Amino acid sequence: MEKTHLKAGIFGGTFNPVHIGHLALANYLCEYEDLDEVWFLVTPQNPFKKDIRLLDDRIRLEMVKTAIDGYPRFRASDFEFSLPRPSYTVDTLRNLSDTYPEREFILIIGADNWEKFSLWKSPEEILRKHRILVYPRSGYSLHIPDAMSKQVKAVQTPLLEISSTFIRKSIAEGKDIRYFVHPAVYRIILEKRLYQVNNE
Ligand SMILES: Nc1ncnc2c1ncn2[C@@H]1O[C@H](COP(=O)(O)OP(=O)(O)OP(=O)(O)O)[C@@H](O)[C@H]1O
Ligand SMILES: O=C(O)c1ccc[n+]([C@@H]2O[C@H](COP(=O)([O-])O)[C@@H](O)[C@H]2O)c1
Repeated sequence: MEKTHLKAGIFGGTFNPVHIGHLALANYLCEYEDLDEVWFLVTPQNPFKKDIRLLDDRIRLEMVKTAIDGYPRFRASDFEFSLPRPSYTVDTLRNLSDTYPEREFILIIGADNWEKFSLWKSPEEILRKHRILVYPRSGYSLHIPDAMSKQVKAVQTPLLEISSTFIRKSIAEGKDIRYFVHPAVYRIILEKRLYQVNNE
């Protein structure tokens, strides 16, 4: 009998901090795109953002963990913490597939990242081995070449255009952003006095 793999969506990001745009997107994909799980993979260092000063990995992970608590199909993952930096997705996917052979890992990326996908490390290997779901972001076109249409699917997710950059900037300006993040994340931001100074 053929083995059925669990379909796990990989949603990588710096999540500095995780916000309701991320959560609503992952929630939508679980419910409407037939994913069994979505893994929030907290990235220690995006290869395209090497110079950016980030909040500690553990605190970003803690915020993701607390935000997703209670929705059984979400997982917070520190898998990239023990891999070399910067975090190349092709290496992460290779390691994930070796470690969890019972899962099919499906990459979830936004149209912003899709535009630059050809510049990622070994994009052809990712395309050969994994399906990709690309969701729209405002200001970015979402074109899937015909030759990729078997592996790559454009999904029509609702757009909630909030960014972590906007949240960090707003906090540094003394604005109240409580409804842009999960209440538990808001509590951590207050308790630890995060993002009081905007380092971008
Ligand atoms: N509002 C949103 N809705 C859906 N996806 C989003 C949203 N904001 C970011 N993403 C996507 O989530 C992934 C991880 O995002 P990331 O942690 O970089 O968040 P961000 O808000 O874009 O952060 P920053 O402003 O710090 O660059 C990226 O692939 C990005 O496209
Ligand atoms: O592998 C690459 O070459 C590569 C280049 C740019 C971004 N990524 C990954 O894309 C994900 C989204 O990044 P970000 O910064 O937009 O949240 C994150 O997991 C990054 O590690 C990966």
